[in-house]
Amino acid sequence: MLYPASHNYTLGIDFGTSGARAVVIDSTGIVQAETKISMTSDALTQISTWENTLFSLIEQIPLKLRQQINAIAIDGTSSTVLLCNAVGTPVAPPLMYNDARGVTVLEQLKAIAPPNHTVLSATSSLAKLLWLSQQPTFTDAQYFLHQADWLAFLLHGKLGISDYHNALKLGYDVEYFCYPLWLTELAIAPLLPQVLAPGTVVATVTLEIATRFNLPRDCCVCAGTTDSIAAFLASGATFPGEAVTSLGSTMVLKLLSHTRVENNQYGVYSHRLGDLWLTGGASNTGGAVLQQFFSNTELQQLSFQIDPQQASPLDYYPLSKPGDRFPVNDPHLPPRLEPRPDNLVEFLHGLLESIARIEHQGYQLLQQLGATSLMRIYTAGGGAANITWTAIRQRYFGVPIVASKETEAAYGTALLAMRSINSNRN
Ligand SMILES: Nc1ncnc2c1ncn2[C@@H]1O[C@H](COP(=O)(O)OP(=O)(O)O)[C@@H](O)[C@H]1O
Ligand SMILES: O=C(CO)[C@H](O)[C@H](O)COP(=O)(O)O
Repeated sequence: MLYPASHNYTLGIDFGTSGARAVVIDSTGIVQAETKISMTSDALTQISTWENTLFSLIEQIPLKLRQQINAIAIDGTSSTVLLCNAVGTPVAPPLMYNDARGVTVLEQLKAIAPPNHTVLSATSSLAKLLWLSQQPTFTDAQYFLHQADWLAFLLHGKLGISDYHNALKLGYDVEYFCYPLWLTELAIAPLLPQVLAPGTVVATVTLEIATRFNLPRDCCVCAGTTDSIAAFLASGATFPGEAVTSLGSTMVLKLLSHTRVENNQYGVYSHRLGDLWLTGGASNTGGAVLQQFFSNTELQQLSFQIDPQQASPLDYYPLSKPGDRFPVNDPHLPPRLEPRPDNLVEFLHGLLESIARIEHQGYQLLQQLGATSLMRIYTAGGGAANITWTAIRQRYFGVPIVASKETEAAYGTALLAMRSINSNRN
């Protein structure tokens, strides 16, 4: 394959839990353009929305930049998956990252996968595939893909390709770079995607895409990653012991570690990042619960009235609906939002305090399980801008909490593609 030498810009696209963003960077990593489309959680479950959003994000990039894009990579929410037919048309609506219908196949899965495996969760990609395989629409299915895989297919036209970040919760073995035997022996095995290292060049954009969006004909599409790993890549964290908390709709913890840690009882798993491990877990607590009660303006105004040095006595487990994945892996865990004070400042204080407590519990757990000791926490996501919350969180941690250098996951995905193109050129 020829790698585009003369184009200066790289495009990263992020499909998160509340919308999608695109970031164009130059060869030194400076942001040249950003586009954003917010979506309701209902719209995010519509496959037509995914396609329209992807194309609108690209269309909104200034033409002058678009004509010089050398590579594109896409990240999506981890474990958001779909089945499609031989030409890539979805055969059923996608299952979102937090869809727990796989709970009905968990017992079956336990008989297949080794004990304590990451796939043994109601929301894992493999639980979803197994559940889908028992639905009537399955007969038309040829490929099982993650959100990022399918969106990239719209650009490069190749089906059945994923990356080892997205494929972790499908059961892909990131230590030995293969699907384990217990998985390849299953009847669903023919649907499993081929797995590449994140950032690997898959193909150039199709002629149709290049023409429609005025992209260079040799613009490459690279294998993607997940939204929280993209946020980690954007943060500037590089050393073992550095961590990123993504305070978006959900709260995702990622601690860079020399050692790999796995414990499915607590929803702890490790992604591969080069020669290191990105240990962590994803909780359903986070900004989505705050949004149930407050607008973003209220969050700002009420937060300023909280004294972050005083601990709130309220002990909540904030969830929008029953079920969490980490640090309590229980698809039935009930939300705990009582007692609810009349005073909104006190209520918000209790919520922010409780989420900070869950974050602290999460990092404690990772270290107890053997991850490299925590040295510094970068913060990404909508909650990162809340300085009151940072001060509350700081009370729990003896290490500095700093804002990520770049908070957009799309920026991390652009970096992933840029590094891949650069290493291919050298
Ligand atoms: N000032 C704030 N304090 C705390 N949380 C906030 C604040 N502003 C926005 N948020 C939360 O940030 C979330 C959106 O963050 P974002 O990173 O855009 O989300 P996503 O994970 O969906 O991509 C919302 O759920 C919202 O509740
Ligand atoms: O909660 C999420 C949705 O925003 C995250 O995508 C997620 O589950 C984190 O997964 P991973 O560690 O595989 O990136």
